[in-house]
Amino acid sequence: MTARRVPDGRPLVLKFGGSAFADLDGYHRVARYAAGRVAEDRRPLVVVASAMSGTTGRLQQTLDHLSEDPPADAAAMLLTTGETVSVALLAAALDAEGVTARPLQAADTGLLAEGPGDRAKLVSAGPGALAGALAACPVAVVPGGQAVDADGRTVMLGRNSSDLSAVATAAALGADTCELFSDVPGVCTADPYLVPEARTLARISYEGARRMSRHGAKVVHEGAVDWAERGGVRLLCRPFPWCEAPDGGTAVGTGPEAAAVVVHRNSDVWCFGSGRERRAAGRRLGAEGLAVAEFDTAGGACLTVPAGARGVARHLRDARRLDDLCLVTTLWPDGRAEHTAVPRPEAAAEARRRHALLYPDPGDATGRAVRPSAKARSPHSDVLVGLARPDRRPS
Ligand SMILES: Nc1ncnc2c1ncn2[C@@H]1O[C@H](COP(=O)(O)OP(=O)(O)O)[C@@H](O)[C@H]1O
Ligand SMILES: N[C@@H](CC(=O)OP(=O)(O)O)C(=O)O
Repeated sequence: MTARRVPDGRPLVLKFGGSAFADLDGYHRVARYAAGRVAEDRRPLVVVASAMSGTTGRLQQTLDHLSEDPPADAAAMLLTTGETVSVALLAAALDAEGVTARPLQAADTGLLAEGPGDRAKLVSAGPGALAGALAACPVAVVPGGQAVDADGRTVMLGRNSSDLSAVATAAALGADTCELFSDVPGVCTADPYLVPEARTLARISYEGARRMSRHGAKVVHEGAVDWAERGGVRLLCRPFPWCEAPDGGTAVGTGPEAAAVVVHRNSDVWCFGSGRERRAAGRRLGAEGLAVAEFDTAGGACLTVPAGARGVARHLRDARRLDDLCLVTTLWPDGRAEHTAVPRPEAAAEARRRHALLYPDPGDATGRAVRPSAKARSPHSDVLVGLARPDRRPS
């Protein structure tokens, strides 16, 4: 048996989003980078891995094909497989780099959650088996978005929750910083895939990041921001180290709030007969752990619901889905959130128009404008289940 000891030095916690694994070589790239950080920083390293891009969305679609209202525990079991695959592949890639890594499972993470198994709420974070793993190996690989419930069953912390795993793990291990790597230069004034003029914010307050996230910006998970603030963890949103301009990034929790434009790309718009009905449905959806945004249009009282979320139909019986509409929200510097619903194909153009209102002078950019190429899905994202019919559900 390996003797357990708490490793020397505060661990580093790095999280890699699904687009790091857009192809299999992504696992080698992350492994090489992690090996370099171990050598350079001489600190134990925790790498939190997301499912390769496209996987969780495909699994969710597959489930939808089989059942209109799948059970939460079955959904959790299926949707967490993407991260399990990533952890195993990354541990293998690290081994190929000559680095011994311990691939961890949900039960090892020390993360405890309650509520519906596919969008469970994180209630506590402890070091779990991590301290022991880091005493034995220089690197531990943790599945993003996974936790266990009181019965020890694996649950999922909801979509896009790898950030939350990373921050909660950092807090539990006493790490002062958590680095979230993704395919954008940092937190920007709009999604740079839609608004090429978007600026990268060097700094943003916790509340600023939370506000963007709450209004539907995927860049950093709202719960992760809360957990970082409570645990005193500095959050660094960084571009992948192998990007053209790997420097920079955004320090979350150190700056002001920011004016920004948010496009609710992965949400459906539902319209109700009255504001009262909309509010009641919004409350019920919120109680189920779903992020909803309520807004009014000339056509009626509307709200957005994450596309493809399990079990929403029963709360939306009296509502109409407006398939063609997409919500664009402008977050003004004075704290106002202004909503505009536009036909889906016009969302990017509307976001650019709105962004130009917030940042009329291209010369006063606080960061550099970025023009990422179109987002790719991993060709291996159907490694678990191949699906013939792609649709526009979130990936
Ligand atoms: N304001 C914003 N700034 C930066 N990225 C944003 C913003 N709003 C949305 N995004 C999206 O967030 C994505 C990064 O989030 P992350 O969870 O790391 O992604 P992935 O799962 O693709 O690795 C970007 O690819 C971008 O499309
Ligand atoms: N399984 C998660 C993975 C996640 O959080 O991904 P990312 O960090 O790439 O957004 C999801 O797509 O819901």
